[in-house]
Amino acid sequence: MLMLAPMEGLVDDVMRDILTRLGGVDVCVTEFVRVTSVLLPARMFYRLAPELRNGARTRAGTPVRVQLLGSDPACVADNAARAAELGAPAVDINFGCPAPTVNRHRGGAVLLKEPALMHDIVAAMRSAVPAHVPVTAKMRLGYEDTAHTLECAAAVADAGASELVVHARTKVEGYRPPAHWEWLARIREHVSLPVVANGEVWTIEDYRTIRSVSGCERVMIGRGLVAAPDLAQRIAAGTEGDPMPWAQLLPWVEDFYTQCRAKGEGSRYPVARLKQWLGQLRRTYPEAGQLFELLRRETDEAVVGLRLAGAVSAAASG
Ligand SMILES: Cc1cc2nc3c(=O)[nH]c(=O)nc-3n(C[C@H](O)[C@H](O)[C@H](O)COP(=O)(O)O)c2cc1C
Repeated sequence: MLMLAPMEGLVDDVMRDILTRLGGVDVCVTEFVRVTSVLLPARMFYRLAPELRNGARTRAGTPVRVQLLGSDPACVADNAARAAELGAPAVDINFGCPAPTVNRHRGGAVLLKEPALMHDIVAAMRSAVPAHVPVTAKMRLGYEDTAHTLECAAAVADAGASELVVHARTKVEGYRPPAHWEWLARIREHVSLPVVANGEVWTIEDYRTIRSVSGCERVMIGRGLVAAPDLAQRIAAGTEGDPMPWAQLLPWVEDFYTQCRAKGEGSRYPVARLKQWLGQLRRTYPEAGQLFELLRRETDEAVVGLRLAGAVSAAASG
């Protein structure tokens, strides 16, 4: 099973639509819905998970789980119940976000210092959400170090979670390579629930290695899929070989831009999103870097659209 990672500000419904239509993704998770002290109105869930209006599936039919971030067990539980009511096929809790503002409010990775609270949050979610809807969690190895890693994983498991995604790094390690895949095996051996391996999978080779090192059947990929959008499809097809050619990918980039424009969030928004994705695609495609340079100073939504269309037809004609 291959999961597309939740990534705030990067993997929204448009990116999920594109990546799941390209194929090979079995499950998506939304960006986190921040829970503080109130039961959020439905519109807050629909904003981050518009797929809830479509049976909680992307256009390609891939299920979309809703992720929550918060620290008050009763409040997280109420909002988890609401997410389930709105059709979320599973509700996930974020124990990994390193953002200082989030951590200051006792959310995300800072909770890895409080395994008993992690347990209470998951247990409260489990009792609030109907039995047929899985409650899942996503954690890092720890905050500063790995002293409590196994304790945290056990807390989540004992509270009744159905699955645990582990991003194999501590909070203080941020996103710096390497990820410690060997830790995933230790966690998997320590708890009885399925563990999903996550962190630093960029290629088919990485995918194979993380599975063999961790012993995990399930893998979650974030930046690697954004940078090489057909990676999941190639993994699913079991084919060797290079990423899809740039000329083949470009129409998808244009589709992405068109969908971002249609969101009606102002003219700067689609331009910023396009540049953001091109920035990630540079890792795989030098052509993305060239297009990024061409658009770098451009802020006009329509002009960017025309330049992009020009690049698509130039690439198509070889
Ligand atoms: C820009 C960005 C935003 C992220 N937002 C979230 C989030 O909302 N919830 C979450 O659980 N993890 C979030 N993460 C962590 C990813 O889900 C994932 O664990 C991490 O990127 C490691 O996987 P990767 O190496 O495959 O990218 C985010 C990561 C990045 C880079």
